[in-house]
Parts: sequence; C-alpha cells; structure tokens
Amino acid sequence: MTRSVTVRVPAKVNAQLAVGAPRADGFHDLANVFLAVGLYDEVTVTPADRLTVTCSGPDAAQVPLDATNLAARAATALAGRYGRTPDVHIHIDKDIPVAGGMAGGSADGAAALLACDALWSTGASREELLALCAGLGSDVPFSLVGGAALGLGRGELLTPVEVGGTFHWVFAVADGGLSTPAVYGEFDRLTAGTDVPEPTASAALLTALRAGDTTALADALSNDLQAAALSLRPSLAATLAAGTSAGALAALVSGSGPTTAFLVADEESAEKTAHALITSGTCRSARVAVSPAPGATVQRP
Ligand SMILES: C[C@](O)(CO)[C@H](O)COP(=O)(O)OP(=O)(O)OC[C@H]1O[C@@H](n2ccc(N)nc2=O)[C@H](O)[C@@H]1O
Ligand SMILES: Nc1ncnc2c1ncn2[C@@H]1O[C@H](COP(=O)(O)OP(=O)(O)OP(=O)(O)O)[C@@H](O)[C@H]1O
Repeated sequence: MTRSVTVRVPAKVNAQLAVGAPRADGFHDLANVFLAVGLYDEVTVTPADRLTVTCSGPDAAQVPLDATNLAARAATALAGRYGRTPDVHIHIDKDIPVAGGMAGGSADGAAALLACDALWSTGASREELLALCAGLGSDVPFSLVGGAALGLGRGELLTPVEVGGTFHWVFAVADGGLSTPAVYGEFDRLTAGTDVPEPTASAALLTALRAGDTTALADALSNDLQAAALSLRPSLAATLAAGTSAGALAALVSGSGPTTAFLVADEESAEKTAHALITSGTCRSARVAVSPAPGATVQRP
C-alpha cells in the first residue's frame, strides 16, 4: 500500500514588523511579531519515482511546479540531510493567497518538511527541523510552529508569545502580488540617509496580545514595510480606507503586501467588513479568519 502524509499549515499576519537598516548579507534585522491565522494550505506527500509537484486551488496557476517551489526545496533539503533521494509526489491544496505577504510559500515549505519527515521517519529533532526551515526562508520556521511568536534576526530566531484570547481579522486580497525583495528594496530607498533605529518589540503590543485585548491590539499594530508597499502599490490606500470606513478597528498592510489586514471586534463585524470591502471594488476578494492558529500539523485519517 502506498502511504501518504498530509500536513495542514496556516497563513500569518505580522502584528508588528519593525525593520532595521540593511545588513551586510542583504537581509534586515527585524522585530517581527508573527500571528498565525486560520487560513490553511494542505500539503500531501506520496512516495513516487521522482520529485514532482502539483497544486490545486483558486491561485494554483501562479504557483511554480518546478524545483523552485518551496515545498520541493524542503523535500530536497531534508532528503539531502538524511542521504536519500526526495522521491515523493507533493500535492499542494492552496487556500493561502499567493505572493500576498501571508507567507503562503513558506507555509508549504514547512508543511512539506514535516510531511516528508513523517513519511521517512527520519527521527529529526524539532531543533533540526527548525534549522532546515531557517535555511529555506526567514518566515518558514514560524510556519512550522504557528501560534504567536517574536522573530528576531531576519525573523527566524523565534520566542513564543502568549496570547490570551481570539482575534478576528478580515484580509483583503489584491489583484497581483508584490515581490518581497522589491518591498524591502523600496524600504531602503525611502529610508536612505535617515537613521533607521534598531528594531525592538513593542511592550504595548505584547501586553495587548497577552490580555486578549482587541482594542489595545488595534492601537499597537504596526508595519514598517507599509509605506514601501504603498509606494509600490498606491491603490492599497483605497482598500485600507474602505475597511476603516466599514468599522474595522485597525487597518494595515500584511507583511510585504499587497494583502491588507483589518482587525475587527467580532465575527459579525468581520462578515460586515468583508462584505463592505468586496462591494467597495478596491480588492479582488475578502477572507475572514481568526488568530492565533496552530502551526503545521500532520492530519490523521
Ligand atoms: C516580509 C516578511 O514576510 C515578514 O514576515 C518576511 O520578512 C519575508 O520573509 P521570506 O519571504 O521568508 O523572505 P526570505 O525568503 O528569507 O528572503 C527574501 C528576500 O527578502 C528580503 N528580506 C527578507 C527577510 C529579512 N529579514 N530581510 C530582508 O531583507 C531579502 O531581500 C531576501 O532576499
Ligand atoms: N509553494 C509555493 N506557494 C506559493 N508561491 C511559491 C511557492 N513556492 C515558491 N513560490 C514563489 O514564491 C513567490 C512568493 O509567494 P508567497 O505566496 O510565498 O508570497 P508571500 O506570501 O508574499 O511571502 P512572504 O509573506 O513570506 O514574504 C511566488 O510568486 C512564487 O513564485
């Protein structure tokens, strides 16, 4: 019998994204407060003659199916570490917006790593899996752990963050993506000649998360990449304004964008805000989700 392993993995939003000056290696030091949100991809790995990738879902056509796919890179990295060939078929059932600043590719990388680890029974420790994740991308370790965490360094050095309640979000999905390196490049251009402070986590934000206090969280959300994303995609200002006039408590660009995130009071406000965003004509679609959400998890049949 051919055994398959399926892993479900969440998207993320950055409750705080404090960005420092560019480092010598081209990355930026961050104080990155990640929250996993309940929009999920499902990644299934099945033994096969060679490494292949397929993808289903509304954005499937935008996902590369070659060796550059982060799920394929994850399988290759784990196989390399354990001296075997990555002979699996990977299927990605994609619900996370592509190139939207919600770490969709990173999620698939973490999911494929965990699925292959279970399929091959490697016995790798959690630390080893996290190190392999960090080699794949700055957001990938958080996709593995989920929940809420502070990411230092380039975002890969994680400390768990306590969350005392459930937060309700609406995500407005834009037409087309934004390239993460291009947004960091625009941040550098906009801050050139200024004194960029060392990124530090906001105490008010961590307190709001711990208390489960939506109003305090709304006041404390911040994203240093927002000005850069708006500079590259000025039309996002209209989406932010549409969500705010619909009653959202806070509106911000999600990570490197162009997805915009709206914190709302409850499920009812979420539905109302999503409807208003869609009818405003300023986004392609609107999705409702709660946070925190669990990290990559093997699905038992
Ligand atoms: C914008 C965020 O999504 C916020 O969580 C992340 O910082 C991006 O994480 P990611 O997509 O996993 O990014 P990576 O694949 O590690 O890096 C892609 C590119 O983004 C830029 N990059 C990324 C992370 C970081 N701390 N500084 C950077 O300058 C670099 O140009 C890098 O070459
Ligand atoms: N499994 C994957 N799913 C989606 N995109 C992938 C995947 N693997 C590689 N990519 C490539 O990565 C690019 C960025 O896609 P992704 O959905 O990860 O963006 P993102 O959500 O903005 O990422 P982040 O928030 O981590 O910066 C895509 O344009 C695509 O070419």
